Amino acid sequence: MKLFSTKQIAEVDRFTIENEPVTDIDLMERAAMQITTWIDQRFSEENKMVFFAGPGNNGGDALAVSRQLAERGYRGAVYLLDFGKPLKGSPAINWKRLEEQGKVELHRIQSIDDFPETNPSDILIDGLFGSGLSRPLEGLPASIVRKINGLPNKVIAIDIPSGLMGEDNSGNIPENIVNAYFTLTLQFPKISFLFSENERYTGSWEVLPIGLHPEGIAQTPSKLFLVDKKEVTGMIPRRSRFAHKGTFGHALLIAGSYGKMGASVLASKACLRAGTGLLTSHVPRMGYSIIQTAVPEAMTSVDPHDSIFTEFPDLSPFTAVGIGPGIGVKSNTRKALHELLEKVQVPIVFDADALNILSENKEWLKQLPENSILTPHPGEFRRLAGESVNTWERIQQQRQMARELKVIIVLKGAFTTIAMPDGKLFFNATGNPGMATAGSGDTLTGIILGLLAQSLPPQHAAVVGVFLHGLAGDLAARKKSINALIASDITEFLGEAFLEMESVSAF
Ligand SMILES: NC(=O)C1=CN([C@@H]2O[C@H](COP(=O)(O)OP(=O)(O)OC[C@H]3O[C@@H](n4cnc5c(N)ncnc54)[C@H](OP(=O)(O)O)[C@@H]3O)[C@@H](O)[C@H]2O)[C@@H](O)CC1
Ligand SMILES: Nc1ncnc2c1ncn2[C@@H]1O[C@H](COP(=O)(O)OP(=O)(O)O)[C@@H](O)[C@H]1O
Ligand SMILES: [K+]
Repeated sequence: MKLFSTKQIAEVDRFTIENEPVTDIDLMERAAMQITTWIDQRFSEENKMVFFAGPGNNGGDALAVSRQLAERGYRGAVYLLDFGKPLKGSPAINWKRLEEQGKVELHRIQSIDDFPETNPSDILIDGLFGSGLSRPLEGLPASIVRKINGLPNKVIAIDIPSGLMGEDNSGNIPENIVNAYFTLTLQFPKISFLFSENERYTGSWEVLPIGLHPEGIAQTPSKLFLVDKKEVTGMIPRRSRFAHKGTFGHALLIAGSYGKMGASVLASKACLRAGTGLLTSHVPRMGYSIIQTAVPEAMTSVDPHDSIFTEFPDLSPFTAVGIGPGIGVKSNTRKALHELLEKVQVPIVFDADALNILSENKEWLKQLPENSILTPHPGEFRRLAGESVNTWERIQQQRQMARELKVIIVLKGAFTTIAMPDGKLFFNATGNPGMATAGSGDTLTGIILGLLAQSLPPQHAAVVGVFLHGLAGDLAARKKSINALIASDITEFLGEAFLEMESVSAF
């Protein structure tokens, strides 16, 4: 699914109005009805609804919702931000409709002294500013926002918490942004909602469809996407009835060292569960019996060194290589990694210590084979790409690096972002905080490697791998709880994740 900037959303709004066709006021009524229904399903008439309406269409939405809720028996009060200019267009029509209805108290805020007294049980609805915000809030609107944030009441934001920009908030004023309990956003998630630092403003959020025109959506270009299940399903290869294990490739995993053999075990199991035909796990000598016992399905290649990786096997049998979890950064390991960089001809995924070694030898980055997959967490990414002030800036760094090096960068987090060499960026929404646990990154490396080995194009392997990893984590959390989730659970539930994708041929 495409993600749009707030400017682009306004274009799709306009396209819908012209081509559906639907009048501006009817589209607003439709949006408002979605919000009204959502609120009515979760609250009762005992809660008074207190609306803060701004001068634009976001305020117009608030006015329409207040009227619709009043029709359903809710008590309501509207506080209109009044800069001394008359309302125009649909907001003006909605103000008039409220006056005619006569069920909602109507007030104006011309100075902060007009800010209302509220009861803690009142629900505050924030319709001050939405996607038309053009600069950080200051003056009267900022004072209203600070007052709202100082109250104990639940705040529901319409479309966007007022004061928050849809994309880049680098120059914004944090205390002048509404801290919502819940945000009801129209048709598309806004890009800034996907950044961890903005959760304090959005609270939980939900997308409410308002029927924007599919053609308008299709013809508005975007390089940003939210990974969706249907697309992922189409990327998972179906297995022929006549398949044999040679059909699904042979993965080489280089992981583990003394004290970190768990990384090898976790990644190996995940790789096998992702469907590789064959797996060879390359481990230091001391790891031999560990891996043979823990993962009998894997073949083992034994390093001449007792406790670290120093030499990789003949690469000719392998269809994909994964390297990094738990290998450490000792000098022999660094040398072997560099040699691998020069020799490898098949798709490859770099994780953890492999990335740390690359960070210390940045000139090697230019040698990365085209379409290599790098899977840093934010700390590893910082070491690779340098500091950034916020997520927006970090994803610009990520996109630029992916373009320059012609590689795929999977930046892990709550909404993992996947940057492609052509500038596209995918946000993944599966996964949960239970996955913030030791070794869950190792399972992701294993899954991506398993998919690469089966000849999924690297861009697909990255997207499918990240989506399935998160989905398996979500399914595991339902059975095991978010708190008790451990990395092996993710692998254990990978099968259920595949089943949910309904992609394996039931021939
Ligand atoms: N279009 C549609 O069909 C649909 C739209 N919908 C709804 O409309 C919302 C977008 O509406 P919108 O474009 O009118 O913008 P909105 O956020 O209300 O504010 C703009 C006003 O604020 C002003 N302003 C801006 N920044 C400011 C600041 N820092 N401080 C002070 N003033 C500031 C700005 O003035 P200016 O920048 O010109 O000075 C202008 O007057 C969207 O979020 C959704 O809720 C839905 O109903 C579905 C259909
Ligand atoms: N709050 C969260 N929501 C969704 N996914 C998460 C969350 N926290 C962590 N994850 C996922 O868990 C994995 C953690 O990887 P990583 O930090 O490398 O862990 P480790 O180094 O312990 O293996 C990543 O895939 C990340 O996207
Ligand atoms: K708002």
